[in-house]
Amino acid sequence: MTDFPFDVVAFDLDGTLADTAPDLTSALNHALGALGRPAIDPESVRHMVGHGVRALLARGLAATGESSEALIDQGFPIFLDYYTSHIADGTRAFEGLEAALDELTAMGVKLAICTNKLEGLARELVTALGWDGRFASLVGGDTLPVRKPDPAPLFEAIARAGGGRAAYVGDSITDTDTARNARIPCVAVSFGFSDRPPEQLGADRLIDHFDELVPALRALGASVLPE
Ligand SMILES: O=C(O)COP(=O)(O)O
Ligand SMILES: [Mg+2]
Repeated sequence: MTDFPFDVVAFDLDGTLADTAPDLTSALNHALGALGRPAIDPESVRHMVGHGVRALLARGLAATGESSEALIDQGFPIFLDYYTSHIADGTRAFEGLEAALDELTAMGVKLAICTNKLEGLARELVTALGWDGRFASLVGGDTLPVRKPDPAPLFEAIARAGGGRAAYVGDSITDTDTARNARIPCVAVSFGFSDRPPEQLGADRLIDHFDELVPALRALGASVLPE
């Protein structure tokens, strides 16, 4: 192990590792259409992601009329069916991500995913993006009885990746709240799906590009883990 300050770096998925908004938008609009609702523009959908499929449907329904548990129940299988077969049509890793992950892996750092996406969907997406074998663990929104911002899924993702000194990288207030609840240092990306200005997420470090990730983690390690 090098002098890198973390053994495990855990990542949120939607809006952090990958720009999933195009396919989430298509699936949401497909479900809304089936329920007689108009489509929502992709830019608005970006700010509705991060709390799981049901929350996305609830927000989509509320933006186009009434939302109810019954309508969400109706839309849920329609969304899932469509999204499963279009999971990586327009979804792309954010620029610079692969190089940053390679650099971490070369230093012996284990990579983990902690997302509120359903675990099955997250695993399919990881495979579709060619990331099989890249991540030592993946914990989704339905892996445990609780989801982010409860710290348990993050602890679980870190433990399954081998444990040790950990940091979390995310794009939303759910992620920074999760890290705070877990008392784990947090880096936020400014290019994700946050529903508020990224400076207001309360992350320990904010990055605008994945080129900045490894230096930000080093600086963070030096500030929170003094010798
Ligand atoms: O809203 C979702 O489905 C998941 O979002 P996350 O990967 O940002 O946790
Ligand atoms: Mg996210």
